[in-house]
Amino acid sequence: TYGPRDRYEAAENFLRQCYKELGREGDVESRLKEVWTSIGRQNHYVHTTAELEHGAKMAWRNSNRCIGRYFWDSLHVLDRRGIDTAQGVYNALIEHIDFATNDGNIRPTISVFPPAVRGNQQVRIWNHQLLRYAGYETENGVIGDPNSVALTDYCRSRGWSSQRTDFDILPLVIQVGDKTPELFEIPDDVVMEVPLSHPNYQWFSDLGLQWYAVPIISDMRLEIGGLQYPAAPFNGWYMGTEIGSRNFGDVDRYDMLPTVADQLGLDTSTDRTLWKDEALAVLNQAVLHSFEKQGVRIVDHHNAAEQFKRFEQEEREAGRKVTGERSWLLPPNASSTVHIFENTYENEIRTPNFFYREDPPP
Ligand code: HEM
Ligand SMILES: N/C(=N/c1cccc(CO[C@@H]2CCNC2)c1)c1cccs1
Repeated sequence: TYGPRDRYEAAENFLRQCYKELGREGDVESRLKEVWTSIGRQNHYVHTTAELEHGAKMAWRNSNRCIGRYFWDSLHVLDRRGIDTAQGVYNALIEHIDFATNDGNIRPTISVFPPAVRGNQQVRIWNHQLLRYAGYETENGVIGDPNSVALTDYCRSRGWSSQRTDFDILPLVIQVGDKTPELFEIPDDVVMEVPLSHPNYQWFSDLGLQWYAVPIISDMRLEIGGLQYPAAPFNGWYMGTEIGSRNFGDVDRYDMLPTVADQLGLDTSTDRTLWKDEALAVLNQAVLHSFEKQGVRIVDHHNAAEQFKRFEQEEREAGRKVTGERSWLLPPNASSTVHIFENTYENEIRTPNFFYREDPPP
């Protein structure tokens, strides 16, 4: 926790950099006096709209694990600091999903709910992502997404019922203060999903695979200038490998490689035939083809790496060191085919930034 002096220091560091980047250095001294007084009185201060918006963009720019940072300055910031009821948060989250989806022309967006203030009730969203599929443990294995089994069990313990398919969208679980979390279904008409097909293999669509269009991370904490925002869901668009290689390729997720390899007629008796590598490529081709066919924005890992290279150049031109976590920046397959493979990056953690929240889900 922060005492007044180091909270002021965090605020001062942020405000000086923020106002400099916004070309408003003339305003910063008077702003710092206000903030000093506020922290002296209440050990807290309130961000202006401009500070919140630029702070959120800086947090994205400082996200060392993110390959998508080239677009950091185009983030849409929805200021939801006036909302502190579960129903109000639900309404704002539906607006976020709709605004961000934008009929497939996805808009990178963040909704910022009230900051953590001692003595105030905190808003907390228990979902990892606003849109995610449920997971059901059965004696014959898992139906749906194994990563969602814990939250699905919790929702079922709260009376949530579902069709128990591989693709049931979970309800939103919203907690205010220490009250019992409230569950809210997401209306079908705001959830855009993409059925997967392959340009060359007609059998691929018979696998019945689909994925939601917009990834919206809702379990990270946004820190700006010493203030914590425990509920600040943010979305971009997908990089194809996230769905093709990880969500469908991982053994402890949808584990589709053996099925795809069998349909391709590959020899899966030994890894040496590289059947996994071949099946991964086909899965990734299907994801990119299907999203593009439906007009939903997505980036392939080669193009994403090219954009990241431009981000590196722009940051150097801005006089800022590029920080990154190489193992996360590298795509999970074909990574030696992107420039990141030849580079190393300093993993210095700067703020503003996004952090994992400490508290465990229910
Ligand atoms: C615009 C398109 C974007 C793309 C293609 C993209 C791509 C990615 C990818 C592939 C990862 C690694 C995820 C994983 O391996 O599970 C990642 C991580 C991350 N991205 Fe981005 N991103 C985008 C936008 C954003 C935005 C808008 C934000 C926040 C405002 C953001 C913040 C982050 C953070 C904080 C992480 C690390 C998450 C963790 O530590 O678990 N990204 N991004
Ligand atoms: N494309 C994306 N991918 C991710 C970005 C951040 C996190 C994640 C999921 O992270 C999980 C935890 C570790 N891997 C899976 C995915 C985005 C989501 C929200 C904005 S961009």
